[in-house]
Amino acid sequence: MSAEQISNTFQKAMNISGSPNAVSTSPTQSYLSQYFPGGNQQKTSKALKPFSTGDIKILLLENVNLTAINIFKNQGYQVEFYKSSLPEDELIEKIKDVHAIGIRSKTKLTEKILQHAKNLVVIGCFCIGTNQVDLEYAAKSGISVFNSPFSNSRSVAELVIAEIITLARQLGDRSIELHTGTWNKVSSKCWEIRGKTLGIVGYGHIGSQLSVLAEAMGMNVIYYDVVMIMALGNSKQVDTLDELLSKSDFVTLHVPATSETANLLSAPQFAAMKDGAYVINASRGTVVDIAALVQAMKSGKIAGAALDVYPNEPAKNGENLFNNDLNSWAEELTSLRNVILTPHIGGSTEEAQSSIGVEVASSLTKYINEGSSIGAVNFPEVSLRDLDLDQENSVRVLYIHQNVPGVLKTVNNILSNHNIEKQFTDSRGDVAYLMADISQVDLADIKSLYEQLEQTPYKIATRLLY
Ligand SMILES: NC(=O)C1=CN([C@@H]2O[C@H](COP(=O)(O)OP(=O)(O)OC[C@H]3O[C@@H](n4cnc5c(N)ncnc54)[C@H](O)[C@@H]3O)[C@@H](O)[C@H]2O)C=CC1
Ligand SMILES: O=C(O)CCC(=O)C(=O)O
Repeated sequence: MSAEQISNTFQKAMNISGSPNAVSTSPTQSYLSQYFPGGNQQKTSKALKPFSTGDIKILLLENVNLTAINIFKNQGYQVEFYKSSLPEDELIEKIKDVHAIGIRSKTKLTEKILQHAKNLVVIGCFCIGTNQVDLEYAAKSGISVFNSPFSNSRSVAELVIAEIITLARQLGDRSIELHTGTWNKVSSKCWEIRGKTLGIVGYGHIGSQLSVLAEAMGMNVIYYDVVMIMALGNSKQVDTLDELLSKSDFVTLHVPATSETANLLSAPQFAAMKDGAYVINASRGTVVDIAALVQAMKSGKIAGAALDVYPNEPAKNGENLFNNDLNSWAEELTSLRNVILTPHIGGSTEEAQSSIGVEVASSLTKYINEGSSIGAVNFPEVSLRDLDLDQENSVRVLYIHQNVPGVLKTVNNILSNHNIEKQFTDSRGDVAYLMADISQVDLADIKSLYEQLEQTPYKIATRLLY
């Protein structure tokens, strides 16, 4: 897909005009204009460049979409791209000198790996989940992390709708049978989904989108969430997980991987479900105790399951990778009837991936070039309005520090020989982030400013853009 086609797709999706004279205040419109030259909006702000211009190196793993590669290349960054994730030792070597890394769900960025990332400024998760990154360690090291909070939500919701019907009609089994020559025309224990109850655990972006689709198919929807959330359509929030389990014909999970959601469905929860109910998990592999699910299916309590995610997943595509060496119950699970197993493809559609590519690459570029951390998942969210084109002797100071008293006094003392045009600071936990635009700065001053800021106590990282 060309940049122009993607731009058009976005304009359609956002319902904005692509005509040459159109005026839009949509952020999507403005970032598209910035990254795809020839767009319809004049950019009048000054383009900022990182302190060491032209040296930005980006490592992209796990087949991150071409839309992202194009955005980075248009910026002049050096891009190294891999289709799969990398083994730990290779990743440690590669991460040593890059400024940004783009991953999806497979690459684990642990403290051990991040310790080697001496130049890393920003991590882009080209997906929703961020549990694969040690977010706290990253923040304490001055590395901000961005994700794509909803670009693949619809794709997951549509997959789940397909799975509900597939399970209710035992389509997986019928298809496997016919592929091996067996004609098995049966209606016993095959159901319509109309009038059945769907229980959604986690009513966020995906859960709520699914709710609307399921009601359109004639299902009754109930949901359980740890926070009160407005019900869409005729759906109803229930007070406890047990209530949801006891009332649902289909239970589907859309919660993040946290310590609270680990084994959220295990033997007691399967026992609390209706006889012959179905289980769907497209959230994270840790959320369902799969060994317990296998037992519940063997006993006939659970009539079918669709799983897209697993506690351990192969790092790359290939044959014979899903086996007992990876997960001890793999062979028992694959031998069961009416079990749909997919290789973590909930968000794997052309639409979702190209949209995620634009969204996350844009966040990373904005953070690298302008310092804006709006949308970061582990970091104080700070931004300043653009510098004007005529502000020639201005420098943008980006200063990440430990959140302790007295730091601003020290920093402003260092900046005090210049005019502070604007300044904004915020903190999140132990980490604080200050952005300031200062004017009347000679090029010769930049190095000295940088060195003084670097020498301050409580400093985590300093960048100067000009
Ligand atoms: N299979 C795939 O390819 C994909 C999987 N995912 C997974 O789906 C998860 C959910 O995605 P979104 O809907 O976008 O997240 P979201 O953050 O919009 O919604 C999650 C909801 O779960 C609720 N929640 C958290 N802990 C809970 C608990 N213990 N019990 C009940 N509710 C709880 C939250 O309050 C929130 O409303 C992601 O965290 C990700 O792990 C996301 C995209 C693709
Ligand atoms: O598509 C991927 O690689 C991961 C999708 C996912 O699980 C997410 O967005 O959290």
